[in-house]
Amino acid sequence: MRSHVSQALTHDADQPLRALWQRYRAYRARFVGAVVSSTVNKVADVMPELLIGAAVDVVVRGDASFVGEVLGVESRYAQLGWIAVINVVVWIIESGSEYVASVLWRGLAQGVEHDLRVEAYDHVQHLDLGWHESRPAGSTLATLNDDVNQLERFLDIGAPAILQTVLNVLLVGGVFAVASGQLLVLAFLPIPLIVVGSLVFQKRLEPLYVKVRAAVADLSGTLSANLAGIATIKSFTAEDRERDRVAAVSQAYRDANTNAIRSSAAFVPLVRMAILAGFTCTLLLGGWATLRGDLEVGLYSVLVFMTQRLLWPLTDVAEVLDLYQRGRASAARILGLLEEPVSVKAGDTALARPVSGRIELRGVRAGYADGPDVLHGVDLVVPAGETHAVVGATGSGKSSLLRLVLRFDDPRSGEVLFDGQDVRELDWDSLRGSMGYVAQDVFMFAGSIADNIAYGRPDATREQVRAAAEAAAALDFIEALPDGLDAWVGERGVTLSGGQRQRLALARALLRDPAVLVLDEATSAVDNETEAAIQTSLRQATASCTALVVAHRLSTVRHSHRIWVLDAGRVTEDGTHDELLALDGAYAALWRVQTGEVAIGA
Ligand SMILES: Nc1ncnc2c1ncn2[C@@H]1O[C@H](COP(=O)(O)OP(=O)(O)OP(=O)(O)O)[C@@H](O)[C@H]1O
Repeated sequence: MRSHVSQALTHDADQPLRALWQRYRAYRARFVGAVVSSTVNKVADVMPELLIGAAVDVVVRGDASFVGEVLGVESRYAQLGWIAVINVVVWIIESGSEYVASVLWRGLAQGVEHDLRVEAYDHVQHLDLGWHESRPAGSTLATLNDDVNQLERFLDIGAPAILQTVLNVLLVGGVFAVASGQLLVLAFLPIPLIVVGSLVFQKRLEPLYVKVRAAVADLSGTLSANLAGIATIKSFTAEDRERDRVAAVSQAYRDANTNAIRSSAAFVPLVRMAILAGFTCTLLLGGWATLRGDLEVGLYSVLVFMTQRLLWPLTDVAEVLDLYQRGRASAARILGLLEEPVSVKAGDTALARPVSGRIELRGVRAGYADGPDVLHGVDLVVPAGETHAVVGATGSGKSSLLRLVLRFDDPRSGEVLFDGQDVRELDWDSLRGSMGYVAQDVFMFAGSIADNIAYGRPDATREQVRAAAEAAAALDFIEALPDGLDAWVGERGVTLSGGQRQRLALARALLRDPAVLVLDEATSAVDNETEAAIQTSLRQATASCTALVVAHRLSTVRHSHRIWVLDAGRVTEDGTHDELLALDGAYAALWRVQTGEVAIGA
């Protein structure tokens, strides 16, 4: 069993970034490395200002200069030479640490981005089918894509910027503290204002960014649904209507962003006013103190530069705050996704091999979400090796029944048994691994036809793939394609007809040589002649396995060992084709209609 599915929830909704910190312990060493190199970089970055002050000090005070005293060098030329050498060394350290810090921060951001995306995707693919059906795929895509990217941006740009700002305040504060206590207070006066302002803005911004992320998900969901339904849009000439609908969702996203930007942008002027106050204080009061002879000229010049260095970067606080809030909202969404519970979890019992393939439903009641029951106490047995069919009117619950056999859903009551074991106790390999399933909507992956057929058995030989294609009556059309088995399907590949896709899906299921074949309208889209060919092959293929077949076309299933007739979620008749005709019930009526239609059409 996969660990994170069952792991206890650690996410504190209010602290998504802290939750990430706890989740990704493996990155802590790299984080510490990044912090250390950023710190070295910041120290080296502040040094040139101090050196400028020292140089001014040398020129103004000569022998009594700070550098002269510390180094014990008398000549002003030599003192300036030393300052230049130190400056070069500092510059080299600054550049080197900048490089290391940037590589480490980016590596950290990319690493977390990658791990989080893969982990979230893996979790998503284990979530119940019902969960996927209840929300637009585009919204999940937005979280896996946009939200993960947003978080990466915060880790790459926002986190180092926060660290730089804090270090800046500490280092410059240290210099001021040594130079002049009074100026320290004055230059730092704006900082509490900025901190309080930041907190207020953060509170205001948080809900705004939650709205932005929700709007992105909405937009993504609408776009992907529309692209999937493009043929329907065109056929109903609904392009204008859909453009307006997308425009409305996009406008909602724009509005959400505008609100957030308006609030975060209002922060910048506030910070600037505070900065102006601090800078003016240092400029005037420091200058007066220097004129009075209370402050060295060199130190005064250092303090003026330092005030600039301290305060101007604070204008970026708004941007950093913005990144931080966006990052938090995204992290919350990703963690929320990771914490979606999986209710259909694999059991840990493995079936003894070879699996015989007996299927039994006992008193099965089932339905979707909070909706009414769609199956009302179904009892059904498919002995190992037999082929059984489920027929009935549309909406009678046939596909829902197959979903329970594959355990896409669990019944509300009753049980589904496979080889005598409750399917809830079986591991996926024993249950789904024993089944070859052809769904109503056939899905083809981007890849060659051979890749698609071999999807459930990637190690199959070329010959096995050909044999499966032949058994599914697909080989003729495949060989007629320019590249045959190597023809590309899926995105930007050859477009297959519905019947061709169904045959590939059938070949894919047969290649697994499953103990049970589960076919949901697997041949509904092929013509009668092809269907007859498939039936002949299928009879051979199912001679050695169990098969559960759903079909509307009764000719498809007339040779089944047993046919189960479903009516509004209940089994109303069952027996062989001949028995059911003799019973003269719903099946017989349906048969007459269908054979009559054939007679009319002929
Ligand atoms: N994913 C789902 N979520 C909610 N309700 C569903 C879902 N799938 C099916 N249903 C409902 O369950 C009932 C049975 O549907 P089901 O697809 O099992 O019928 P069916 O006999 O296979 O129909 P058809 O022959 O048209 O494929 C229907 O009322 C349908 O609306």
